[in-house]
Amino acid sequence: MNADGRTRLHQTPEWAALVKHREQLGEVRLREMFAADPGRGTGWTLRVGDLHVDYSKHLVTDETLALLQELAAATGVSGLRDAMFRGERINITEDRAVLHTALRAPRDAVIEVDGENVVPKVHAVLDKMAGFADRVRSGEWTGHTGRRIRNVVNIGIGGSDLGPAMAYEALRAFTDRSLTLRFVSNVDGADLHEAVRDLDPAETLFIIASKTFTTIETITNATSARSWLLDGLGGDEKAVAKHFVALSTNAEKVSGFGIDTANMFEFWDWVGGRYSFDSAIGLSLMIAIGPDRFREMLDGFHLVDEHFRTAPAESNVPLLMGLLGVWYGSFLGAQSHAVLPYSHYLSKFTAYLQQLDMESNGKSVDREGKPVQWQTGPVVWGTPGTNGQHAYYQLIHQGTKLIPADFIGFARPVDELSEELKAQHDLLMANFFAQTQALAFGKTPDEVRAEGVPEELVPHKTFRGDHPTTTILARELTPSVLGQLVALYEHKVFVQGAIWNIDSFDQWGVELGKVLAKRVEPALTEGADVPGLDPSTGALVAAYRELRGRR
Ligand SMILES: O=P(O)(O)OC[C@H]1O[C@](O)(CO)[C@@H](O)[C@@H]1O
Repeated sequence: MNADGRTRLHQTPEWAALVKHREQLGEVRLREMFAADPGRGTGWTLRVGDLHVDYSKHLVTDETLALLQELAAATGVSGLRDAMFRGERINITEDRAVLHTALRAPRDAVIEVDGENVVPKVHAVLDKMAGFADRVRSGEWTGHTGRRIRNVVNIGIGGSDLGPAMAYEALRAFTDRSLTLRFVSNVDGADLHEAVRDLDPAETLFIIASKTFTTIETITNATSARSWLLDGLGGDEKAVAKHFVALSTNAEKVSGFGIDTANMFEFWDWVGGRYSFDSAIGLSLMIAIGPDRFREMLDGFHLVDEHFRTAPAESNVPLLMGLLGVWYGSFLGAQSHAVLPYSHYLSKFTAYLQQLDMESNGKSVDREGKPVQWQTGPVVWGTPGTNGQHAYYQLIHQGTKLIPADFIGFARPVDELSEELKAQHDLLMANFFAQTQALAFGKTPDEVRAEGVPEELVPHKTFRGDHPTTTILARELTPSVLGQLVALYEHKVFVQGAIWNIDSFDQWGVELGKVLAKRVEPALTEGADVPGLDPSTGALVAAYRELRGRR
């Protein structure tokens, strides 16, 4: 019990029941569970939209799931969810509503923030984006010299980069192949250099994406991009208006930078950075895939929003995925969670989820500001599956760590592949299924012996199994399916934050480094004294100056 009379999470009877259940359950053997319930493979699956979700290979029983559902009920997950959808200020430390779900609501929906229906504003910006995207795609929008735009460079970082960059890769097969899209995020000058070195400034549009328009990496890169453009076009400042647009909530800073606010696409403080690529932040993506495909993606998001909002607890997929993560992290000691897409197009999906999940749930005080006494968000990691198989899967199969994993795969390759390349898809997916099978059921010592393996090698060739996985399978990776997948993970993260009683929508943990970087920079450039610099960092700064040829 807190001083304020609230029972804390780890003191609730529902938590205690799970701790006890964990002890009583002992070792969970998936082979035994499937033997006892052969229907598990077909019965333990759910459907949301186009996503077929199999959770049969998890280290849980019916009782585990029931107890987890009781924990969700006791911690008020559905109440917080409804408050989010209603536009209440559930981001308590920033006193903001959390309404990314309004970004994909249909035109006739009504969602109020402080008594104002925000849906018309959302659609007005989407319409403005669509008008602009069409003009760029058709060639009607030209650069300063009258040439058609052929290159689009998005400059942004974190949520203003990862979402559109990931979705552009994911939906490449739906993009206008005559346009080149690049994404610049790193303040390392090499990033911008490599992005523009083969581009013609007369044909290049820069999209400066920053919610706050104060992020130092983005503003620095945007300033350098402006110099590159003006150098290439003879220095006429008027060129900026035709080659720079901004995506932001901060009109004042945008115009202070020199971008006409007529060329600004707005969003609002109730859209978190890592939840923003379906807002104006998606403009580069919309230019690449066109407004209609973008709308299909938003409809995919909305479909899962509605599922999360209305589906009963037992068949609510984001709720279930969130609960399974709580089980592994808080009760079985898992520290990380792998997301392994078997699709080259999803090569940036896990990197995108890292921000979504780790910036949201990487917290160690609860909503009341008290230190948590339970594990919160996992380390999220992974790369496309077959590549991972030849790198780190060894550790998942035979290492000492418990690593729950999500396997994401598709039944059909994209249409534009040649017949020969399409035929490779079955091999890709054979690996997909084989891995989850091997992870779950392993290979017993007797099975190894039966292959004639010498006794001394048997332990080395034995696979314990019982590595839990969720399999998410869809027909093909379309804009709608991508929207569904992202919304699924957004709400999974929400569920976990709600149970752990943390604010999943702030990110104070990134502030300190930003402040210190500003303080340290003059020491690197001018050798200025940094008040309070610790001895270790001070010595490193001195070594840097020497190596850089500055004394
Ligand atoms: O869009 P902005 O304001 O430039 O911020 C970029 C990113 O920086 C952060 O604030 C911190 O990394 C993220 O939450 C955000 O997505």
